[in-house]
Amino acid sequence: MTVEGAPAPPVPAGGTDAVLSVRGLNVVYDGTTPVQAVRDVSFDLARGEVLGIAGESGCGKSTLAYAMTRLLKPPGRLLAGEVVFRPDDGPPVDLSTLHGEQLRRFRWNRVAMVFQGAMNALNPVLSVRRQLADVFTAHRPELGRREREDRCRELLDLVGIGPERLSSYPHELSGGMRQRVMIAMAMALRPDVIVMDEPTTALDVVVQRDILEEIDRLRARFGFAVVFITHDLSLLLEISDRLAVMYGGRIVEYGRAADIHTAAHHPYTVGLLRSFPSLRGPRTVLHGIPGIPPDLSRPPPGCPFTARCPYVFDACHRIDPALRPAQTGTATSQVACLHYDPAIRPDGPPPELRAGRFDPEPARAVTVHEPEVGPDDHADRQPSE
Ligand SMILES: Nc1ncnc2c1ncn2[C@@H]1O[C@H](COP(=O)(O)OP(=O)(O)OP(=O)(O)O)[C@@H](O)[C@H]1O
Repeated sequence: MTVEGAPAPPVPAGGTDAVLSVRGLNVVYDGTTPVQAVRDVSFDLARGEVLGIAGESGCGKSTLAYAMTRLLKPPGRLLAGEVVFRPDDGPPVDLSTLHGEQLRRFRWNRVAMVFQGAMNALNPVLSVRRQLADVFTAHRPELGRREREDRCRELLDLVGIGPERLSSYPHELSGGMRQRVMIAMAMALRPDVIVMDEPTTALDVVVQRDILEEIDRLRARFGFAVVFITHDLSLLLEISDRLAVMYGGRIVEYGRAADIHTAAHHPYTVGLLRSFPSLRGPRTVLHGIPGIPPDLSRPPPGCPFTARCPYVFDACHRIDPALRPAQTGTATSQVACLHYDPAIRPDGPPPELRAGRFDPEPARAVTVHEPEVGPDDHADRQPSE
């Protein structure tokens, strides 16, 4: 369900320095009850930055990753939106215009992807050497055998694996090593963007940290941008320049990671922040967010977070808020919450929310009195109203 009549999605920070621009992306999974997995998603990925995408399971993170790399398969279908890649050595490319061989080349050369559970995606009957070399054979046919071998060694070295492992088969490697091999493959052709969907979730914390440090080092050296997807917000706060928090298929908060860390705006982001232990900071009492995310085959009217939000008020049940600049806190953050809509809440959000506190007890939810609003006062009103 899209928010018809809503203003065009705002163009977040990033501007002309964006290597990838996503505008108004809507994805549906067709079926007897279609699932609208991604709704009106827009963002810019700046050159060399790490954009973290956070959110609970089922909020549309993977679908977004597939849609933005044109890897979506039926029953998934792009309903609307565009993804534009801006190389630094040529004109912008609208991804929807690429097909067949052009698209295949684009994926490895320009935007590479490391999938969820990618370490199990290596072919079990081929050696590491063969799998890395195959990337060069397919995309750099001009390279001779010796050069290919050198590149394979160099790649493994980049991800901290010795050349003797070139002869290994996947089952002879640890999970962390297999994941490093997958990252090496993604980097093989020096892409401008690497999309990583839960690349370290299956690994233990120490290996996870090693790999994240490796990714950061490589990014600093080669300058590629990273879209890093995980449900673990505390991890994203550490590694991301900017963050997009997804809920119910939409981005509900978007801004600099440091700003969101110190001043989260959306009640969902505040709740998420209180659900994860910090990787470094002091021990704190953790509070989960009661309830479950909405069923995207039957999205609720109004704001998708209504059923779980301690700050819900009448208008939230009717109006699906658009992402808009937050009127409090930092200038870069955007938030999809009616508490930040000056037409509805001229005094801004309640002080508890402003202070980034999340009350996990819905029974103690704050009472908010909303002003009378005329039917035409909000462009982001549901069409059924
Ligand atoms: N192939 C499919 N067919 C139908 N619905 C799907 C399909 N894949 C995903 N969905 C639905 O789309 C919604 C978004 O799923 P998606 O996997 O993108 O979320 P996610 O945030 O990445 O979750 P996770 O972290 O568990 O992968 C969910 O409601 C999911 O059930």
